[in-house]
This record gives sequence, C-alpha cells and structure tokens, in this order.
Amino acid sequence: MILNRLLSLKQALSLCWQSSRNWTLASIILLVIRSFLPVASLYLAKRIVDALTQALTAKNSPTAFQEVFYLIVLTAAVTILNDLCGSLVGVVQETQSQVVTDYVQNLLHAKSIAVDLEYYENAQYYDRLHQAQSEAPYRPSLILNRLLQALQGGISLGAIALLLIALHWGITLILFLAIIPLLLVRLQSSKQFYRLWQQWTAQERRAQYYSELLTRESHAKEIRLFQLGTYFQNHFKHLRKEIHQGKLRLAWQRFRTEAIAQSIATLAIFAAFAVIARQTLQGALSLGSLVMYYQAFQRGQGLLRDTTRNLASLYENSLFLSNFYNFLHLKPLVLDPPFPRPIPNPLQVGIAFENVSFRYPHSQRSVLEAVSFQIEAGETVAFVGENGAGKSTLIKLLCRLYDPCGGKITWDGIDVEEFSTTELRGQMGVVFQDYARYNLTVRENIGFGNGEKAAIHQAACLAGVDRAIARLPNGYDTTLGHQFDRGEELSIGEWQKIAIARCLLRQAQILILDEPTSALDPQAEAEILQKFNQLTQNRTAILISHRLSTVQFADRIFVLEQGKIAESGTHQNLLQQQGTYARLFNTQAYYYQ
Ligand SMILES: Nc1ncnc2c1ncn2[C@@H]1O[C@H](COP(=O)(O)OP(=O)(O)OP(=O)(O)O)[C@@H](O)[C@H]1O
Repeated sequence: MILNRLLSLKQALSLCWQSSRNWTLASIILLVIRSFLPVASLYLAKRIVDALTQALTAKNSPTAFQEVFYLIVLTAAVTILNDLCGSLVGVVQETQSQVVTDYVQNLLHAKSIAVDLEYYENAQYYDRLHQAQSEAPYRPSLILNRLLQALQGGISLGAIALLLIALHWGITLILFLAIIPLLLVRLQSSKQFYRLWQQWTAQERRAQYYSELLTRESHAKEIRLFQLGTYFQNHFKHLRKEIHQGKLRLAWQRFRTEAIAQSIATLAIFAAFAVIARQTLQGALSLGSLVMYYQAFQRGQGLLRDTTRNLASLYENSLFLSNFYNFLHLKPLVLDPPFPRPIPNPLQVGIAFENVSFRYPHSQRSVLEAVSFQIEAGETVAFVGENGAGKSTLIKLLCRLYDPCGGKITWDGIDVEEFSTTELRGQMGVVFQDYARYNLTVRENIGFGNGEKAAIHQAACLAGVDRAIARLPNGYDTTLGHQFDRGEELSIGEWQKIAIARCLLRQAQILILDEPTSALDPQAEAEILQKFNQLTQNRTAILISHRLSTVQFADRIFVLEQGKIAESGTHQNLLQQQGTYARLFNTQAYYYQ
C-alpha cells in the first residue's frame, strides 16, 4: 500500500520533470530559499530583542541603536525576500501546472486513440476515463507543489526543532507527538473521500449525461417536442443533490474529528509555553529567548499543521492519480504482430472469411457463427439482411476493430493478424453507417490535411456534393456545423456525401460503404450508383444496404441471417432461388409499384 503510494509519487514527479524541467528546477530553488527564511527571521527577532535589552541596561551606548537599526534592516530584507519568493512561487506554480496539465491531456488523448473500440462500448471504461480526465490533469503538479511545500515545511521544522531541542528535548518531542493524531485523522479522511468519490463517479457521469442532453443540439428538437426538459432537469437535480449530501456528510465528519485532533496539538503547545514562561521568570532564559521560543512554538505549530495537510494531500493526490495510471495501463487486445508482414498491394487473390465466429466482449450472444466466404480481388460484393443480422460486425472485423473469437480473415491467404493494424486500416476506405460529422471546414472534412485541392474537388464531384459546396459562402473553406462561429449546416444527405467523398479520397484498395445512400434522395442515389463502377475502379468494394435497388449492381450478393450466410449469388441468381433475397426484393418492389 505505502509502496504503491510512493510509486505514484515517483511517477507524478517524473511526469512533472518530463513535461517541465525548467519550471520544476525553479520550484526547487525557490523551495530551498524559502525553507531557511523563517528561521532566519526568528533568529533576527531574538537578536533585536536581546540588543534592545542590552541597550536599555547599558543606557546611552552610542553603538546600541546602530546595531538594532542594522538588525531591523536585515529583518526587513529577509521579509522582502520572503514575500518576493512567495510571489514568484505563484507564477512558477501556475505556469508549471499548465504545462503539466497539457502534457497529461496529451497522454490521455494518445491512450484514448490507442485503446480498442471495445473500451468505448463499456461503461466501466467511461468511469475510468471520467476519473482520469477529471482529476489527472491537475494532480501531478499539485503533488509536486505539495511535496515541495512539505519539504519546505520539513526543513523549516527541522531548523525550529534544533532551536527547541536546545531549550528542552522533551518539550520538542511532545510538540511533534501531539500533531500525530491530526495527521492520522487527515490521512483517514483523504482515503474516505477518495473511496466515496469513486462511488460517485457513475452518478457524476449520469448527471453529466443529463446535462449534455439538455444543452446539446443533437437532442434539442426532441426535447422540445416531447417536452423532456423538466424530466431530465429533475433527474439531474436529484443526482446532484445526492452527491452534495454525501459530500456534506463527509465534510461534517472531517470537521468533527479534525477539531478534536487539532485541540490536542494546541493544548500541547500552550503547556510547553507555560514551561518556558516559568523558566524565564526563574531567570533561566533571556527575554529575547522567550520571544524567540514563543514565536518558534507558534510557527512550529503552524508549520506542523501545514505539513500534516500537505502529507494528507499528497496521499489523496496519489490515490487520485492511480486512476490515471490505471487508464494508461489499459491493454489493447487487438495487437500488432512483432514482425508485421507487408500487406499485398495490389491484392491478387482476394479476401476470405474462414469459419469466422464472433461475440462482442461482455456479451454472451453470438453475432457471427462460422461464417465463410471469399471476395475476389477487384470484385464488388454486397451484404444484405435484416437489422441485427451482423453486417456491420463483419466490417468491424475486416478493419480489425475487433478480432474474431474463432476462425480467421485472410488477404491473399495471409491472416490479417499478421499485418500492422495501421497499414491494414490504411488500405480501407470506409463510410460507416454512423459516419462522423466534423465541425471543421469542408476541405478538412474531406482531406484532413491530405490531398491536393484538385483531388479533394474530384472526390467531392464523385460523391455528388460539389454543387452543394459551391453554394456555401466560402466554398471548401466554409466551416460546417453549428459549433463554431459562421458555421454552415448541411442536410443529412449532404453530410453523408461528404463522408463518401472523404472515403473516396483515400487511395485505399478496399472500399466499404455501409448504408451509403440511406439519406440520399432518389436522384442522388441514382447518380452515385451510376458512378459506382467508376468509384470502384481497380478496387475491391463492399456494399451494405437495405435498399435492394442499390445492391443489384454488385457482382455477388450475400444474404446474412442471424449471423450466418444464408444465400449468395448474383441478383438474378438470387431472384431465381426464390429465397429470402427474392422475398425481400419483391416486397420492396411491390411498394414501388
Ligand atoms: N458494440 C456492441 N456490443 C454488443 N453487441 C453489439 C454491438 N454492436 C452490435 N451488437 C449486436 O450485434 C448484432 C449485430 O449487429 P450489427 O450492427 O452487425 O447488425 P447489422 O446487420 O449491421 O444491423 P443493421 O441493419 O441494423 O445495421 C446485433 O444483435 C447487435 O445487438
């Protein structure tokens, strides 16, 4: 346990060091300077009182005021230096914490990209992500600051302890022991807070979800139409109230235990003060020493209190940071082989599914069962089937967003697990059913920094969105969506065409269109289909669609039923077979008559 905490501290410090060496060094230098200043001013106060007492006894000594004046100037200089360092610490800490926060955010983003898609379909992942995202960015610099403050307090305390030991070692020991209950109480409540915070994560996330529902454009229409606003607001308020009540209960509990522990420490200080007051009256101590010891007690108590707070905070921060490391240590399951094989380019034979079975992680339901088929290089195939038959799942497996639970997928006979995932995915141009809409310029939406102007324009023409782009105020440089200033919204069909253009721009060997024309008007659909041969020239293409008119041009059509290939053949073959395809086609054709 203690080892884990120490490891967390070490990791946090190395994060600070890696992200901001110079600022970390500056913090350490300021720490060293500020550690010795309180003791210096204590010592100077003693010297001033003693010099004054001597001057009063010696009466009219010409050098007496000179010495006192010199000591006062020195004390002023020490105080100014202390204030200056205090202000500098503020600047250094703020800058450093920004640098560290950005660094940690970068690590979080890099990990979010690297983890498998599976994690995004798992509530525990979101809990972890939320915990890491909400706490990790600022905890490492807080750890460094607390550690520096604890060290600074420790050094100052050490120096004060040396002063006090000269007075009486027993008193010093009692003063230090008296603070231990406070330290234990604070460590305990830090642990308790962390435990409760972990329990609150799911509630916090749910509350955040309600808040997003209420504030995002995506739900704005339905919320107004179905009058869901108050419903979500009440849920949000209820959850927040529960969390607040939990926090308040903890704060009261913390207050009660800390008050008792704090009183023990204060009583010890005043008992010690009574002892030195008695010694002064007995003439064993000078008045200057009395002042110095009194101040030493006061500062010592303050420092001890701060140090316990810093230690408890260090402990708490290290607990919170452990979530971040848990997140960083998530292991991807879709792995690259140690020595990836070059990907066949161009594909000679084709792609094959050999007895592929699949079940989503955390699900008992089998989605694909021993599915086998071959897609020849350059061929255009289509997958059709009812909702939930497993069509999109096939595509996810093909892109290695998941690996099959049984069987294998091959390219020219080589298992796809032998290729680098990045290279494999680089060979695929995919338009998913739930394609993304980026609130960026048209050019970025299609090219993302790749592709010449002409190539982007050509992709837009092929996808049939060039005319819509021409109507936008800044053409390809128009920002799309409502998120940012002067953004222009497109229709769903136009967004879909932009996604198709994005896919076409990639020089991918395999073109995959999952419901490519679901939002397109009949004219646009007809145009895309006419161009389809041109679009898939020299490429292998996979088409998924519920509109059977869209797929009849495919070289071969596979009908998926409950995770199995039920039929396959050309459009004409399948119609002649009088099976599921013929039934679905005739049903659709009937409604068009
Ligand atoms: N991420 C997931 N986790 C668990 N189960 C999933 C996940 N995605 C899909 N499924 C399940 O897998 C089955 C197949 O889903 P899939 O999306 O492949 O169907 P589909 O044939 O593409 O359907 P549609 O025509 O509606 O797009 C469904 O029963 C669905 O509930």
